[in-house]
Amino acid sequence: MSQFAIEIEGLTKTYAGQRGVAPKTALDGVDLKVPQGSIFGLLGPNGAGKSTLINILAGLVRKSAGTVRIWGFDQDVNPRQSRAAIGVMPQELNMDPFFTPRASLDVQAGLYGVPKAQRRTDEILAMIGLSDKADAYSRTLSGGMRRRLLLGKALVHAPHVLVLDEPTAGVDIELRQMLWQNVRRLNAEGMTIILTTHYLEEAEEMCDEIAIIHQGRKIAHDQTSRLIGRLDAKTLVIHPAEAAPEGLALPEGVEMERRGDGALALSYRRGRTSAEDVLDAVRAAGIRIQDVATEEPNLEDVFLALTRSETEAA
Ligand SMILES: Nc1ncnc2c1ncn2[C@@H]1O[C@H](COP(=O)(O)OP(=O)(O)OP(=O)(O)O)[C@@H](O)[C@H]1O
Repeated sequence: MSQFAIEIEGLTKTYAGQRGVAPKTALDGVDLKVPQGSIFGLLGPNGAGKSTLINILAGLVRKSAGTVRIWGFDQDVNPRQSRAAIGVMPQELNMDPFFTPRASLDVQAGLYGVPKAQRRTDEILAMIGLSDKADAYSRTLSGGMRRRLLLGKALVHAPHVLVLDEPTAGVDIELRQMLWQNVRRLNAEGMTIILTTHYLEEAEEMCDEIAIIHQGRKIAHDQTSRLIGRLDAKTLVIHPAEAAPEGLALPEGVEMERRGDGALALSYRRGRTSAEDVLDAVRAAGIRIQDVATEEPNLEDVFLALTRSETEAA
């Protein structure tokens, strides 16, 4: 057994064109390895190909080329085992309105061939906080409850890998916290988690590794901290004791922004300039420094920098 929960090689998906619409290559030769036991973030702008990748993992979309191994099982060679190894919480909320949460979980377990004696329906209902709604019709559930039920459905067959497709899009803080608590717990119990999110802060906080997909190609994949460290931009925020004069002579490559509160935000590349040089320039301009703080780049900065440079290269 390899140490990877998911191994993808050369994954390509071209959606067939329809009358008047050209074929669309949504994934273009993507290689990706997701370590077992990790929380792995899949990021990318709208239309990057994330849902396509997830739907291929879930067996909902047929790939055009490439190989996909889930928990060591090749999708083409061992389709049943590879499907059993993964559970997917989809984005959309459509579900049978006449099923109760208990029935939904039971039907789903049946689809995965989980024997009745091994079903953990009550345990899952408790985990997703729907025990008291177990026998209510799904159509009477709130949006947040439906989302929790989708998480429950993804878990009925105790998969090794759980995929969450934008689980927190448009949900309130309470549900978000509940989801992440569950994700952390499942991960602590050994489940590998793959998630897509538009909230970069969330990815930064949750994920061990992150891959960025842009226009169907993987443009970055690294440990979260290394990905952030890759952008060597740094900002010194200086609060002057008195209003700072105009026209500061700054070392080459240093950019200054005056903030609303009178602070000077000086951005520079760590590889080119030192904090000492920046501070020297400020002192040389006769500015007395009352306070100074540093700002590190966050994942959003990295993401923008990477997708921007890719677009420029194209
Ligand atoms: N069934 C389909 N037929 C044709 N084109 C499709 C189909 N599904 C997706 N696409 C196209 O493939 C590309 C990738 O879409 P995909 O939904 O995978 O992106 P995404 O990264 O999940 O975006 P989002 O963040 O908006 O969900 C887009 O250009 C989209 O229009």
